[in-house]
Amino acid sequence: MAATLNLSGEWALLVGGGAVALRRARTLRAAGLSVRVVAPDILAELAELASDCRHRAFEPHDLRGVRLVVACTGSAQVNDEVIRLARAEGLLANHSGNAEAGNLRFPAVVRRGGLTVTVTSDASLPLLAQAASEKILLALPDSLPLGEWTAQRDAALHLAGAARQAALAGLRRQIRAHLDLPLEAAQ
Ligand SMILES: C[C@@]1(CC(=O)O)c2cc3[nH]c(cc4nc(cc5[nH]c(cc(n2)[C@H]1CCC(=O)O)[C@@](C)(CC(=O)O)[C@@H]5CCC(=O)O)C(CC(=O)O)=C4CCC(=O)O)c(CCC(=O)O)c3CC(=O)O
Ligand SMILES: NC(=O)C1=CN([C@@H]2O[C@H](COP(=O)(O)OP(=O)(O)OC[C@H]3O[C@@H](n4cnc5c(N)ncnc54)[C@H](O)[C@@H]3O)[C@@H](O)[C@H]2O)C=CC1
Repeated sequence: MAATLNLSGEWALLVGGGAVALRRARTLRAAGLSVRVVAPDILAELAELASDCRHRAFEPHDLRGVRLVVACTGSAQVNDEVIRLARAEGLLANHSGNAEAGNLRFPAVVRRGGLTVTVTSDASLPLLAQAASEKILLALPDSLPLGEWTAQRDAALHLAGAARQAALAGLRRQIRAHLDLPLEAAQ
């Protein structure tokens, strides 16, 4: 299921301190989470992003107080065990080496001007997801009059009944025309 999570203010645990952990730390920090890292070797850049660094192997009590866990060590056995414990605690859990083991996956993400494009290949080909997200961004117009459109939407939502429907239909037509789409959505 694709969804957007609001976990701002929560803690995340990264088990592993390499390149994948660094990528996840950036994503999690940008979403407002505090990050705890546990690993014998932690990249310096990652340590800077973390609020709590534990320079040793994972121990089960590292899970205390966190809402989300990423298992991204170089050891499949350690990752499996972290995910098993995290899921038993009802936490959101991402297994970097075996998507099926966790209950959370990370898509490819690109952002521009108020839009976030996320693409998943359902974990089958991350490089395709990454390339497709860039392609979708390129297919969008350079500038979108977002302020104008949201103002029109706000005005429409203050109307009732047929007037509201007509105002929203007009806005829908404008947006679709701006994106070079046919005026009616394909079924
Ligand atoms: C399930 C998922 C993870 C999740 O949810 O955690 C996953 C899983 C795995 N990735 C693997 C490999 C690589 N992944 C990348 C890159 C990215 N991987 C990303 C997402 C996801 N990767 C999720 C599914 C997304 C979807 O649905 O399509 C991107 C899009 C977003 C991000 O990671 O932020 C990011 C773009 C980077 C960017 O934007 O910069 C590269 C290239 C590189 O590193 O440069 C390689 C090496 C090349 C190759 O092997 O393809 C392996 C094998 C590991 C092993 O060898 O053991 C697994 C394990 C498996 O396949 O199960
Ligand atoms: N999801 C994705 O996009 C990708 C996932 N992967 C997966 O992620 C894993 C990690 O990849 P990298 O970051 O490149 O690996 P890496 O080798 O750079 O880092 C491994 C980290 O695990 C730590 N570690 C080892 N044993 C540990 C333990 N018992 N407890 C805590 N930490 C421990 C090490 O200290 C090191 O910091 C890979 O093994 C692979 O399965 C790899 C590439 C992309």
